[in-house]
Amino acid sequence: MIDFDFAKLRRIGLNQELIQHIASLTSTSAVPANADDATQLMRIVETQRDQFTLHDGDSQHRARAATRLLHVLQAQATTLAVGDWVLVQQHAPGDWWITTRIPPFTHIARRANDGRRQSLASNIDTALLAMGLDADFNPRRMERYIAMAGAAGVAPVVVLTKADIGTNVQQRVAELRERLPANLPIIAVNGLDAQARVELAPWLGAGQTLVLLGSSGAGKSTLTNTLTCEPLQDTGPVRRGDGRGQHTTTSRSLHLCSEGACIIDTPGLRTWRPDADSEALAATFDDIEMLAKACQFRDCRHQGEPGCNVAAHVAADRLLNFHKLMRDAARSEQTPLDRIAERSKWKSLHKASAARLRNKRP
Ligand SMILES: Nc1nc2c(ncn2[C@@H]2O[C@H](COP(=O)(O)OP(=O)(O)OP(=O)(O)O)[C@@H](O)[C@H]2O)c(=O)[nH]1
Ligand SMILES: [Zn+2]
Repeated sequence: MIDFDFAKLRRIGLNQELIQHIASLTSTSAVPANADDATQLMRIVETQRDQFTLHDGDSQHRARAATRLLHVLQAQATTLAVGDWVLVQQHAPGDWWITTRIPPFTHIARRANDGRRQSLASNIDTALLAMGLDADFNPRRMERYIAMAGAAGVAPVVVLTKADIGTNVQQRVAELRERLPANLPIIAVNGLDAQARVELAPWLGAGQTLVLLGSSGAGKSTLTNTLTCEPLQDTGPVRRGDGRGQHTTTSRSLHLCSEGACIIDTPGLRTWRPDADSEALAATFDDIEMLAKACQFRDCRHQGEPGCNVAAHVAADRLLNFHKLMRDAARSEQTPLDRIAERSKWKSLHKASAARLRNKRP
């Protein structure tokens, strides 16, 4: 059994649930039971390509991952992420190596456009889904984010930023309340104001880990700074170096909140393709599934067929969004070979129709 100092590791998010999780794993091969004295439990607080910054509860260390571990992770089609708990050994003073990843109890990943899986964060209790009450406001996107957080087993909280400068604030908040599941917390904040710490207090207790997700400029780093009480993360509009205007976060990193929780800031998500099966994703649209079961037409696709039971009860926009999410999930489930086959099918169809057009021309 690895010994660890609970009080010390509590600062970086260790909780009873995790201790039990680790204990149950030492009886399997996932975590070595005979770890020697030199082995320590730490948490990844930042990743940069093949380098990791770890926190041991007192201080930070730079480390690399052992080749054997990289092979194991590759075979599982996953990578180390911010928030992962790892076992670490020191080979020489300052020369730290990650030997084992404690299998995370939650893990948020997405599919890149080339279909590869990209790890976003591990061991997350709450996802703060940030969206500005300005031009960023997009209920469809928020609905998909909620489904994806839920499919990863992470509790979503909608955080509407820029409540101080947004347009139609009351109306937009009301629109979301009407559209989203009734038990889902929706909090409107001014991310620059310390009052945000009071509004988010229920999720900020010690032993909790949160991740901020949302588009670039939504105010994730601003909120991180307010919750952590230390200006660690750069935010726009001041930007050093390239003079391209706004600062933008380029790596994921874990910070300690003044109220005890840990928070992971992430770069803006341009796209967040789901990395989950359709069933898990559909769970937040369970009303649609129920209605679909009661649809009188057996072969109905619930996509606008006249007389469809689903279309009669679900707002058209929400239904379109549901179908889009299911299509994205199906695409993520394709293998790279499937995708190549689909692309070449479209290419040849396109060529054929271009040829037909040419032949028609006088
Ligand atoms: N007035 C006001 N401005 C805000 C608020 N939240 C963020 N901003 C401003 O919006 C701009 C973008 O905020 P950031 O915190 O950098 O956005 P981000 O989500 O971290 O963006 P990326 O790092 O690119 O992903 C900055 O100029 C912030 O000062 C808010 O609640 N109220
Ligand atoms: Zn940021």
